[in-house]
Amino acid sequence: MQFTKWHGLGNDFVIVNGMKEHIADYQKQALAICDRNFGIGADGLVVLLPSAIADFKMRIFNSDGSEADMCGNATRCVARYLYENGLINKTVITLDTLAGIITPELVFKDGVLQTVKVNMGEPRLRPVEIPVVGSYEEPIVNMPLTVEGETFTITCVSMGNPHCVIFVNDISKINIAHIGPKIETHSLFPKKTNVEFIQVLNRQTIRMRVWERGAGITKACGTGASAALVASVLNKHTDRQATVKLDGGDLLIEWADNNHIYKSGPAVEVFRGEYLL
Ligand SMILES: N[C@@H](CCC[C@H](N)C(=O)O)C(=O)O
Repeated sequence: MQFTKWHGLGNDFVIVNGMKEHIADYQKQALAICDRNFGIGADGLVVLLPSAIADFKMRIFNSDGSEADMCGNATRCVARYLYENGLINKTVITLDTLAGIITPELVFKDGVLQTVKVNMGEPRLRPVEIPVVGSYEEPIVNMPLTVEGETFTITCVSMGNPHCVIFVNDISKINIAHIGPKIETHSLFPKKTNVEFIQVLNRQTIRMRVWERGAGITKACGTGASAALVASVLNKHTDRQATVKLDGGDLLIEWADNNHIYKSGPAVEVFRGEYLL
């Protein structure tokens, strides 16, 4: 199977052209391919397929084999992959995902790619859309959640996939590997959740570390950074545009007046290869 390895700020993916390559069981192969010792190694497997409603369909599988609705960093990589491999000859591309149509744009200056700016769609705040268990009517903003005797205040945002955003005073003091999976699998979240820890640096800058559903600690999460900005605005910590500083680098996130989230950042091809299925 021909593949290409990409990353967006160190959040890495194996991209496969599913119109050429046949994978019998995506979930099983994602688990094997993403394994960092016995496979290629990645946070996720991305499969590109035809779509009746957009330029292409993008399916994303986490490294544990589970299918995710969306992946913000992968959308930037996919846009550049499609363009540079001649699969599309326009710079604004529509992707059909389980979270709806997502629109990345390759932004060039003097013929040189500057950034990939993605229209991530509208954040969803209704508890039923996150989803969370219980009869909550209002958005969950700054709500206490006690896990293993420690009380966090959580803000829940869906960017098509679930996010639980937690503001902390000192991010270096959080043991993400320990507490992340406890919140990911907490009974409040019937479909599990991604977990973002945020330290506000100023009104235009936040620091974020993430525990991803189905993948664990990753260097960056695009939907997570988008959810973090929304949560920061809802909690009155930042303006509607801010830089999110992740372990792998920076994303610029804006919550525009049309209620859509725009996310700008890099997409990098690392290598190409052939994997023995
Ligand atoms: N890294 C991604 C999100 C990937 C999916 C996530 N783990 C989930 O299960 O929802 C991003 O950049 O958004």
